[in-house]
Amino acid sequence: MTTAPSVAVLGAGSWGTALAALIARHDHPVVLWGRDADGVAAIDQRHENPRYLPGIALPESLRATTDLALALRGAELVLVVVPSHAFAETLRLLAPHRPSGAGVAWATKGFEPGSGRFLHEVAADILGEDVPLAVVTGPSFAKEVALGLPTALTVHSDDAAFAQQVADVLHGPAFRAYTGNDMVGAELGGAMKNVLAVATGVADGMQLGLNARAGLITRGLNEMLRLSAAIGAQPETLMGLAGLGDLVLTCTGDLSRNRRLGLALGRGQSIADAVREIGQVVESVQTADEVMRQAQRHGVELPISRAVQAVLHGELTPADGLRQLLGREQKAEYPETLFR
Ligand SMILES: NC(=O)C1=CN([C@@H]2O[C@H](COP(=O)(O)OP(=O)(O)OC[C@H]3O[C@@H](n4cnc5c(N)ncnc54)[C@H](OP(=O)(O)O)[C@@H]3O)[C@@H](O)[C@H]2O)C=CC1
Ligand SMILES: O=C(CO)COP(=O)(O)O
Repeated sequence: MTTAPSVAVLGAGSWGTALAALIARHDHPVVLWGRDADGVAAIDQRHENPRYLPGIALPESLRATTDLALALRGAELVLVVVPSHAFAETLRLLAPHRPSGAGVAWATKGFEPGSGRFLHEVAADILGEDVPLAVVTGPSFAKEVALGLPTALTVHSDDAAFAQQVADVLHGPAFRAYTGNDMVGAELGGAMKNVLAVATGVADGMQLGLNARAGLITRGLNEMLRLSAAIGAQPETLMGLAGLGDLVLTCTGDLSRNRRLGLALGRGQSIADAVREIGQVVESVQTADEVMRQAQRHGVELPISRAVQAVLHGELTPADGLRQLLGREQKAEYPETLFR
């Protein structure tokens, strides 16, 4: 009989806490590491994360600590769930304490800010090529996972055995974990949907109607497919949970922080006020620049993502961004072949 692997989850925000709780409910030994002593104490002793998941009961078996070495002691699997701006820093902290043999997965969405590197490139650079790596992504609001509501996501890795190990830990009665081998496509989908969610949020904030929302989601998917084809990802990944699935969730669900940023901008609020009110990480603010950096590198035009970037930088008002998109030339829906 195999024993349940011990898991260290790094990052005690909404998603790290929800995933650690899920894993604990599946009877795996799990320790959650966070940097905020009060938040960690509340999780460890009161079984609640009052700042990020208020009012949701966490399993009593879930342990939390601010001591990274302690969290990683004996871990057979590490799951990193910090925002993308803290990803490299967290990997550098974890590297000296990682038990040999423990693979590293992450549920962070975005690129390395500034360099635009994919997170698997950052991880391989810091941890070395021999450490098994995996990305966990898909349509999954932390609050719903913490409440035990049904969810499906996907785990992509170049190492099929490691993808399976991560999926086995996550998979359970109300949680379906699929596997795949396309880390680039999985990371691209998770990053781009955050930018596209701002666009649909802006449209909804301006009360442009349901047709506009559906048009933006579909043309947003087209942007994902075109950039992923240029980068060499598998189109199926973008048509699946990591792409379309997460795009639909984030563009339509008001639990999305990126959509809520767009809604606020569309209603005329400033970015600074909106981000302050949301009070949690809003990845699109940095990811829009990195998506456009990738697009330029690969010579791909992404009008919706570019408009979001311009609005986030205050170069265009939401109304001007919309006018620019509507004023584009008429053309074929698929001028180039993507699927053959
Ligand atoms: N929430 C969700 O539904 C989902 C989120 N994700 C992704 O997961 C990632 C994490 O997001 P999420 O948990 O939602 O974010 P939250 O805003 O809920 O929490 C962020 C957490 O990261 C911590 N943190 C910030 N900077 C650092 C740092 N330098 N070192 C260590 N910890 C740090 C914060 O600590 P402190 O409180 O001390 O600032 C906090 O615990 C993002 O990339 C997001 O896109 C993916 C799927 C679903
Ligand atoms: O990634 C998410 C759902 O899959 C969460 O989206 P937000 O970061 O926009 O809240």
